[in-house]
Amino acid sequence: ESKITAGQLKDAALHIKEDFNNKVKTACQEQRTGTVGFKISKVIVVGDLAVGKTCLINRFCKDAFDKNYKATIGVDFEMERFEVLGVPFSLQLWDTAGQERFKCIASTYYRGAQVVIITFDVNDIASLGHVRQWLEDALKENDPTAVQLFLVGTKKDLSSPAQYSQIEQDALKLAQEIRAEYWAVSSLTGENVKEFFFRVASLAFETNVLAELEKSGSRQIGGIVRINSTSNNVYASSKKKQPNCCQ
Ligand SMILES: Nc1nc2c(ncn2[C@@H]2O[C@H](COP(=O)(O)OP(=O)(O)OP(=O)(O)O)[C@@H](O)[C@H]2O)c(=O)[nH]1
Ligand SMILES: [Mg+2]
Repeated sequence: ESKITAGQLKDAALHIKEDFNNKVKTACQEQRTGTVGFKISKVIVVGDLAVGKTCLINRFCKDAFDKNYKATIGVDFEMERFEVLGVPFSLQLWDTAGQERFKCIASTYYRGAQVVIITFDVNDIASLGHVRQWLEDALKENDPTAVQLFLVGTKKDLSSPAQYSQIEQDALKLAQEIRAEYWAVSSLTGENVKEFFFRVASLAFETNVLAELEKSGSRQIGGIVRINSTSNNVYASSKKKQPNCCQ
């Protein structure tokens, strides 16, 4: 289980937001997060074959790295439990196959994703070129306005700073166009892997809390109604005082 506090999000928030939404922080402090703590958010990881989707998930979930390539057949998934601002939160990480012949099976698992992570290899410009196709396939099965998008460049350890900064330009431009948050990682060294998944968990959590607050409107949700022995005689008969509308 990974614990995420407000300070930690700040470290990982390289791109868009600096810290958790104030409404969300307050709701967590006041334990008004409704059912968020009991829900599991679905995350799908897509991208070309052998770009490193499985390695990325394994580095985060198992802190392991395998240099041998074993193609994912269809899909795999891992559950990861977090605690965000003191509230339990779970991600279900779906690792899909990049190989063309498994795409058909894999795509049947795209539905219901809250987060879509599109991966490419920073050493392979062609894999970046295929990102839009992966996006289109993933969004066919989901509500495009509701999905949170990440563009992730993998195998950063294999590129020189000069090579990397060249592809980074294109990646950042594309990320902006498709409205994705961009990250570059290495599953071999572990660079940015934990930070990236903390970011995913935090943003998914935040979105869910905000949705929950919106849904409930002014209604108090998740607030605790305390019953203790002095507040009332809970064992006394409730029949004594029948409401009488005529008096
Ligand atoms: N140097 C380096 N190699 C990596 C990294 N990530 C993955 N690899 C290697 O790239 C190959 C493919 O990695 P996978 O994670 O299996 O790729 P995948 O995207 O899951 O492939 P499919 O399941 O076929 O779609 C393996 O040989 C990995 O060891 C990385 O960060 N650095
Ligand atoms: Mg795989």
